[in-house]
Amino acid sequence: MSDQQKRVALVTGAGRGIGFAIARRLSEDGFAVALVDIDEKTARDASAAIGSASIGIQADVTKRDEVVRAIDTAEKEFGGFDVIVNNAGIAQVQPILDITEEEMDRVHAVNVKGVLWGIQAASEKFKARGHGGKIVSACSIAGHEGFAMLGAYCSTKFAVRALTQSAARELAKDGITVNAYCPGVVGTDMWKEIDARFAELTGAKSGETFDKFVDTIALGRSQTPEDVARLVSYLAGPDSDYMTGQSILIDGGMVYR
Ligand SMILES: NC(=O)C1=CN([C@@H]2O[C@H](COP(=O)(O)OP(=O)(O)OC[C@H]3O[C@@H](n4cnc5c(N)ncnc54)[C@H](O)[C@@H]3O)[C@@H](O)[C@H]2O)C=CC1
Ligand SMILES: CC(=O)C(C)=O
Repeated sequence: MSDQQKRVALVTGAGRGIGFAIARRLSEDGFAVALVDIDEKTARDASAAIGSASIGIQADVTKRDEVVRAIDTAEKEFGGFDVIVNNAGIAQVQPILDITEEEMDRVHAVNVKGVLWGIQAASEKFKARGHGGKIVSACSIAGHEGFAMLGAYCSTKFAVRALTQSAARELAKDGITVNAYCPGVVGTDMWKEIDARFAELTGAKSGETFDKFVDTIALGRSQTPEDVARLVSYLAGPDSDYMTGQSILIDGGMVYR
């Protein structure tokens, strides 16, 4: 199949961690993949690691026009646009009484507005192309349960569930499905940052907070980015065609809803 005939997926925050694993898995599934990251070199290096039928694009998901530009670039490069994965996100660890307006705005700008701009820009493109499409966004266990010290972050992930449900209801008539994946404890750079911040705030030893969270997982191990990518492969592919508005927990048995 030539690059022009492949289905096209765009993944945000794809320079590393879960986003990179998703981009690699979608490439293995036969998609041409656009890897978007705020850091240009990271995006380009990640694309080079995937190889042919991929492109690295610098864009900041907090800026609607940059998300639109990234989608336009992917469509121009590959001649189509079928799936967006709104994966980019940042963590925020702070006691609830100490969260500042600036910190609240920063984490909501990436984790909530970034998802909203992705939903809007992708839907406009799907409608203009006259076919449906799939929108898949990063939620979390933190979108199903409020964790201590993670109040601002959890509020963003609850918001992603709300956006997913509302968008699913509004966009179904256009053949667009909207779902989200909710990982548990994935050993990425994000968790290194969370663990270090807990250590700073509580005096916990390095690795202690991560281990405490992992101790509550029924399957007894932390998650790999590839564990998450397998679910996203399903949500981005035809087997999930009759599913919309769902935020699916994939956490090894940690949070039960
Ligand atoms: N690591 C974990 O245990 C969990 C992660 N998640 C969610 O999964 C998603 C990915 O997480 P990780 O891979 O662990 O994070 P990570 O921090 O390892 O990677 C995030 C990537 O997003 C990029 N990024 C950050 N801000 C951006 C922006 N404004 N525009 C474009 N790109 C931006 C970063 O440069 C980085 O490459 C996030 O939405 C996170 O909230 C959800 C549950 C658990
Ligand atoms: C990173 C994350 O989503 C947590 C701690 O639930």
